[in-house]
Amino acid sequence: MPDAADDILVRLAVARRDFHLEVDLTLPGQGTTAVFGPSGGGKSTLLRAIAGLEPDAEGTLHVAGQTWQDERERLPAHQRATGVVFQHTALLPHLSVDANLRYGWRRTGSPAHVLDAWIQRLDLAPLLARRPDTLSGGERQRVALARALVTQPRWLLLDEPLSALDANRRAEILPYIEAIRRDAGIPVLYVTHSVEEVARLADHLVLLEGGRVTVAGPALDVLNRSDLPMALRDDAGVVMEARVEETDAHGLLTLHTPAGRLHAHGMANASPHASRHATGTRMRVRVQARDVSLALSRHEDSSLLNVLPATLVELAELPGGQVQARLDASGAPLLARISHRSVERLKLSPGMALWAQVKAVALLV
Ligand SMILES: Nc1ncnc2c1ncn2[C@@H]1O[C@H](COP(=O)(O)OP(=O)(O)OP(=O)(O)O)[C@@H](O)[C@H]1O
Repeated sequence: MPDAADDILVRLAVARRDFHLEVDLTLPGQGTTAVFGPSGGGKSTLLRAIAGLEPDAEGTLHVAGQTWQDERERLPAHQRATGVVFQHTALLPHLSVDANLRYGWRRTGSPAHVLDAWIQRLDLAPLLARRPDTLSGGERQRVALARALVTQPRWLLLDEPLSALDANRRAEILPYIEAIRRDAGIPVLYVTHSVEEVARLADHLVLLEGGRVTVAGPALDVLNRSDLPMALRDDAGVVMEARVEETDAHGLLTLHTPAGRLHAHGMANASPHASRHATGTRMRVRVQARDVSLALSRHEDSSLLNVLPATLVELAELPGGQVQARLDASGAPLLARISHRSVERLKLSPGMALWAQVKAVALLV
């Protein structure tokens, strides 16, 4: 747990004609805090208020032992040591990648090794001479991330940095964001509407709806709660910490998880960060409820590689004739989404011992 002295205090309000943001949060001064919630909930407004980009924001903001805002003073955006990356971050179009990076870096006076380190970590060396309009969307975002980081910010603020990218590009850039989370040594605020990104990146999670925080806490605890609207979404699931035990020649990973041993397929990824599948690597694995089926006995004659013993805890009716089964798999929570007919056919009831089955190809890590 972070030292309380590092904590970030965010007590901010923004009043617009049709929308009021009112947030009172104490956030850990390290790791990634994801801000998640429905469209229009105020996620971007909160990030902008923190960055000093909402002129009407009132309240108090204490970051890394500094007061950025209180009733007496309000630092302008350029005096708040933030690195900000938006969905569409504007790079200076007439400058090369190298000159774009040096532009902000020079003004903050941060040392040359910081610039070099981020160029290397984000694999930007081959792009340095290029102009922004010749870059792909993913490359542009990598440059935007580096440009924010070379200024040595005290807080990295990312506003849906991947949402303009297609799934392949997102998969390519996510390992870089994981590396930033690991190596930057500063807190990251990550605004997103993607459960996938929250599951992969967040240490802490804030749910924001209608301008109010509905839940805040450790990411895995919040993600695995069954009483939140997230648990009813089509992509509901659980997230587990996992460790790679081995990888076979076909890219099938064996993962050690609290629910038992799981096999999963590593996403084809040509980036140098493919080493995230190396033996011993820790990662999160997300098991979606719709990828889990239930059986009364263990089938040895099926293609299913993942068969976990589990106890049925609860059955919840969902709209559309589906049922969500909450399971306990060796102490770890698991969800299965099945049809009502299956509940009747298998005569499922809480307390039953079952086998939870998950296709390995459904688990992309
Ligand atoms: N510049 C603005 N002027 C007036 N209203 C605004 C402005 N920007 C946002 N809003 C409104 O403030 C509310 C919160 O918007 P905000 O962009 O913070 O939500 P969000 O949670 O980030 O949504 P999304 O996920 O769609 O990006 C919305 O009702 C939005 O229409």
